[in-house]
Amino acid sequence: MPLRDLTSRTRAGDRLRIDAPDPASGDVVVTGVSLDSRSVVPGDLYAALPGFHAHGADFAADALAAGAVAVLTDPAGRTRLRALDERAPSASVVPVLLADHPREVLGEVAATVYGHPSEALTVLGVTGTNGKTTTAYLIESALRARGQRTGLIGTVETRIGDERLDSERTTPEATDLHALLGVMRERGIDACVMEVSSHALALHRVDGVVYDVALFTNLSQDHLDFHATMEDYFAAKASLFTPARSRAAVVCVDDAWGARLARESSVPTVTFASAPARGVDWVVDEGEGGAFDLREVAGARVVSLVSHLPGHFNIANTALAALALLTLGLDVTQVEEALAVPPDVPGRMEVVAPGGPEGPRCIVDFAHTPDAVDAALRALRPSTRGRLIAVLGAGGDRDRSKRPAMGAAAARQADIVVVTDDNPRSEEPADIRAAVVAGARETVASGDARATEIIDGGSRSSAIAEAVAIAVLGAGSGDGVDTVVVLGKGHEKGQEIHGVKHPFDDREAVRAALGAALGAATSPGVGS
Ligand SMILES: CC(=O)N[C@H]1[C@@H](OP(=O)(O)OP(=O)(O)OC[C@H]2O[C@@H](n3ccc(=O)[nH]c3=O)[C@H](O)[C@@H]2O)O[C@H](CO)[C@@H](O)[C@@H]1O[C@H](C)C(=O)N[C@@H](C)C(=O)N[C@H](CCC(=O)O)C(=O)O
Ligand SMILES: Nc1ncnc2c1ncn2[C@@H]1O[C@H](COP(=O)(O)OP(=O)(O)OP(=O)(O)O)[C@@H](O)[C@H]1O
Ligand SMILES: N[C@H](CCC[C@H](N)C(=O)O)C(=O)O
Ligand SMILES: [Mg+2]
Repeated sequence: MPLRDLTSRTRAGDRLRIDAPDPASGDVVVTGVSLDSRSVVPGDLYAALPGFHAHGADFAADALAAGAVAVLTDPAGRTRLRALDERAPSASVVPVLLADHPREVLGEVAATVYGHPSEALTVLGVTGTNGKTTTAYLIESALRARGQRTGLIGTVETRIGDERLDSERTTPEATDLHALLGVMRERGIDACVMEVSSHALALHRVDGVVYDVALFTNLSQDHLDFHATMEDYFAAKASLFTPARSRAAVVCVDDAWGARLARESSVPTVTFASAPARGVDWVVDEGEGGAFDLREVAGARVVSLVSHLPGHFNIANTALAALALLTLGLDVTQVEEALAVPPDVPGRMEVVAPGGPEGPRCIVDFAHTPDAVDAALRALRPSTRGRLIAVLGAGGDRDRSKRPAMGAAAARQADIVVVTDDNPRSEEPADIRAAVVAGARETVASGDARATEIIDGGSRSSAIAEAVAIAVLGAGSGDGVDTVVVLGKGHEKGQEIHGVKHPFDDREAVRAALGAALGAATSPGVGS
């Protein structure tokens, strides 16, 4: 169900009234807020925002026809509305609220219309380049294990108790966010865990929410199409760690950005590091098989935990979740018990085939930054007896500079790299693949790589088929079963090529490829 179909039914939105321009009519009662004319329902305030491509005021006629009762816009929008008045005089009867930068007031306006629902819930916000989804699921699963009614807002899905909706983006616009929190409040949700993207912080999508706990995972290259520099990207993330946006924070200081954030945070902040480091509050002592202790440096507390997901980085994600729960007031035993329940995180290190005598191990993961590609492949190396075969591409219409760096990271860590399409969006797929291949080949040529073979595998289904076939054919000839890891799309159910979204699921593609390759390998006549 589209989000707006659900949120437009909330009774929460009745808190804002505007004195009507025509004194003969009653107050204008605003019952909802929308910034997209296509999702306006009667009673909405339509936020006509200046965008990167268009001005929302150009769609005001549609919004009014759909029942918008007021408009929020900027001076340029008002000029456009006046032009509209001349063409459609009915437009002049709705009140127009003016702000120089309407996005900056929209969060507060939406919070007001829906009655500040975030104040009725415990709200946690996770930010960072990688690990937001995983950490949010860990916390949500732990709170549910404690018997709480939970909400989840993030890349994969939006959940209100047991109801699931597809997410349109990682962090919804303020209009949808406050409406969603209003629905959660109506349904008796206790706590909502959400991902807070840097786009959301820069575009004021979470204004009007003060998080009980803000969490930081890490920062590395991504989104340099949207943020001019890494410094700007950091500043967007850092704005979450201020009293206007959060009451307390947990920060992983494994990278220098985290250490800096901990110094600059202006809310009470707990820090941890995966290895002993100066001045941290908690430190990780790693054991065997994902078990680890989280030890308080200046105190006596020790939290004994297991990371249910592979990879050193998932120990960091689990530690972050544990410290957020402690910050919420749970005691050590409660945290240990709540995080002992294995979470179900779709498309993150998801095992599609476990590997064994019957075929290769196949894994689907959402790594789509250089750092995540590196981390995901490193995580799989110790448990890979044969070759580590990576399938990856890079998204179109997004940060171009990360493409060669992703290829380089794959070439450093994998034995065979099969480059393919991710979501090319409006770009030419072969051009994106060429940039990834170039980064990989350059790294091989420099001697700074492990991969001996870099293949341009073409379309995603043929690249997956090729990688799986290599692993199936190689079975028995090397040191053991190969691992095929398909990176970049994780839980995604579609692939956008030349602007058209086609159904595509890496997990299904892997199963199909395995079926075909194993069938071919066992059918009579093969190899004869
Ligand atoms: C860069 C960015 O975030 N852009 C967002 C921005 O788009 P824009 O300014 O280009 O919008 P525009 O096309 O110029 O339109 C101007 C206004 O007219 C409105 N409009 C437009 C057409 C129409 O028929 N009717 C109408 O009302 C639009 O809703 C908009 O408010 O405002 C739009 C309205 O809400 C957003 O949909 C859009 O997100 C786009 C789709 C997007 O792809 N965002 C991505 C990059 C994003 O936010 N990603 C992060 C993920 C990060 C992570 O996980 O690491 C996320 O949080 O999902
Ligand atoms: N703490 C971490 N450090 C480095 N890499 C990580 C970490 N956690 C997860 N990853 C890698 O990054 C990928 C994406 O993880 P996840 O979906 O949890 O991140 P995210 O921050 O929500 O990403 P997005 O911004 O795209 O929604 C994983 O599939 C994994 O390969
Ligand atoms: N939240 C991420 C998703 C990227 C997923 C990847 N499959 C791609 O299309 O680039 C982003 O907006 O950058
Ligand atoms: Mg995410």
